[in-house]
Amino acid sequence: MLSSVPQQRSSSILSLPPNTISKASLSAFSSQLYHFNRKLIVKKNYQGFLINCALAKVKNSPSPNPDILVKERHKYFDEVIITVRAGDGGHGAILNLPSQSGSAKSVGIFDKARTKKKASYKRDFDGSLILPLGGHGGDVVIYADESKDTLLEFHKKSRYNAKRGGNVDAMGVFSSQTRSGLAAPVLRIPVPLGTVVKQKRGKLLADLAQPGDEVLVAKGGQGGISLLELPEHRRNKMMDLTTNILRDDNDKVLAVGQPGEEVSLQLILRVVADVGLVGLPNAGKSTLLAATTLAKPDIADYPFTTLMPNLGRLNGDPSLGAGQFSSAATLADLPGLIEGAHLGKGLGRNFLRHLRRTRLLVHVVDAAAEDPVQDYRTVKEELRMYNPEYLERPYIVVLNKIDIPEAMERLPNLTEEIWKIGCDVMELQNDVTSRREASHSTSDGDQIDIDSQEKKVKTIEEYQRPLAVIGVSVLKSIRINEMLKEIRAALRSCQ
Ligand SMILES: Nc1nc2c(ncn2[C@@H]2O[C@H](COP(=O)(O)OP(=O)(O)OP(=O)(O)O)[C@@H](O)[C@H]2O)c(=O)[nH]1
Repeated sequence: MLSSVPQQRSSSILSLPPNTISKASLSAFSSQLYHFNRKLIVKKNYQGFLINCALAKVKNSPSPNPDILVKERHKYFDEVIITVRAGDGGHGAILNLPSQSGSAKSVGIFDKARTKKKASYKRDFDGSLILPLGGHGGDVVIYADESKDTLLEFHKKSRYNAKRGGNVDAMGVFSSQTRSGLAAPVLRIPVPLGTVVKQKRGKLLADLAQPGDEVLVAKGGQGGISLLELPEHRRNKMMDLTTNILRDDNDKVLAVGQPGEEVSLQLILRVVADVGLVGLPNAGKSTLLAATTLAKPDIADYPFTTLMPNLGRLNGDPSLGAGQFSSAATLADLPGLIEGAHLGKGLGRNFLRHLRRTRLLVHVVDAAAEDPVQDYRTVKEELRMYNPEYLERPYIVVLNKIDIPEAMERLPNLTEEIWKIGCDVMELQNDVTSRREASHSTSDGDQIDIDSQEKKVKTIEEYQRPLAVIGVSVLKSIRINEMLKEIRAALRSCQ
């Protein structure tokens, strides 16, 4: 009976009389549905079981082969191409002077009235009549908005059009009441802080790193101008007074509003965060973020739950409204690195660049893993291969999951071993200074040699040691406050 349920349409509810199914068959069926990426919701009511096969979406189960994940669609969540089009200018109008309407052909009192009307027209400094213009088309501006975290919405909607300017609203007769067309509003598109805006395969337009940063990406079209249409015999006389006279039919094109600019843009998000959490998949980075901030990242016991950097703010408080964003520090949980991430394996490479704008790195290591020290080395090595500058950044090491007895037992040894990897900053500086001194006493040729020696690839042992190594359990809230204290202290030291 149960096997027929998958053929039910979405949102179908199946009622079964009591005692027709066992708990075991339900759980087997539920796991079957999981493979269909659907969740089974079972409620028991007085008539029996109510099975709601409402096709609630569940988290995609991961592929066991990390290589396959290289082709994950989500990999490009932080990069998107959009097309924006500014609004066209509104049209001007071809206007007649009131005398052309034929209503006042007589002389005397009407002529006087006409003369009065003429005098009330607005004129430019050179005496020519100011005729109404079509409204300016809406510009398109992209701006950094603190409340935005991802570029995902641009994957759903990739085309943005600003409104066109209003036309000159005139019934063919020019009067002092004739108004210009309304300018269209600027289309403002919010993006997360840290978004780089580039022309598609073109130059960099802006790096929107600070709140309030903005860039005009497409200019709205100019509104068309209005022209006066006059009979031949009046034209020459009027042309001495104003330039806005229709000379021949070719001039009519001037009344048409200009088209707005259309551009294709590449938006690239580089997370701006004070602290970057790095570590192998499953180390507990998302759990740490959830335990210390108000962020609600996806957490599961399979790798690559995190498909995009999650941001959390220390001291964040939703009740503070916009104030929640002005917290002491922002933490970014970056998707797990794996060996070969710098070559594009796993989800790594795309995310490694997000570390660029962090001040402090927090290495999260699963202390209950088979070889935590090797895991730590792998991550350091990946960082070094991608950008050695990342290893020069201050960092602390969090040995996580010490609620597991095995991890707790190993903690002292692990801490010691982690401390051993790297050297003191003083040692490093002395080394560089002594090399520089040596270079002064030698010829230019030697100088080049020593410079290249300095540039020679350093091993991870040659970079500085962590500022702190601390054992915690972010899941069971063991020593979280101590860890936060270390993070804050480290942040202060690298302000
Ligand atoms: N026992 C124990 N389990 C933990 C602890 N912290 C995290 N976990 C578990 O470890 C698993 C992975 O945690 P995540 O926070 O998703 O790990 P992650 O490093 O963000 O993983 P990716 O998203 O793959 O990068 C989950 O099942 C967590 O419940 C801890 O302190 N103790």
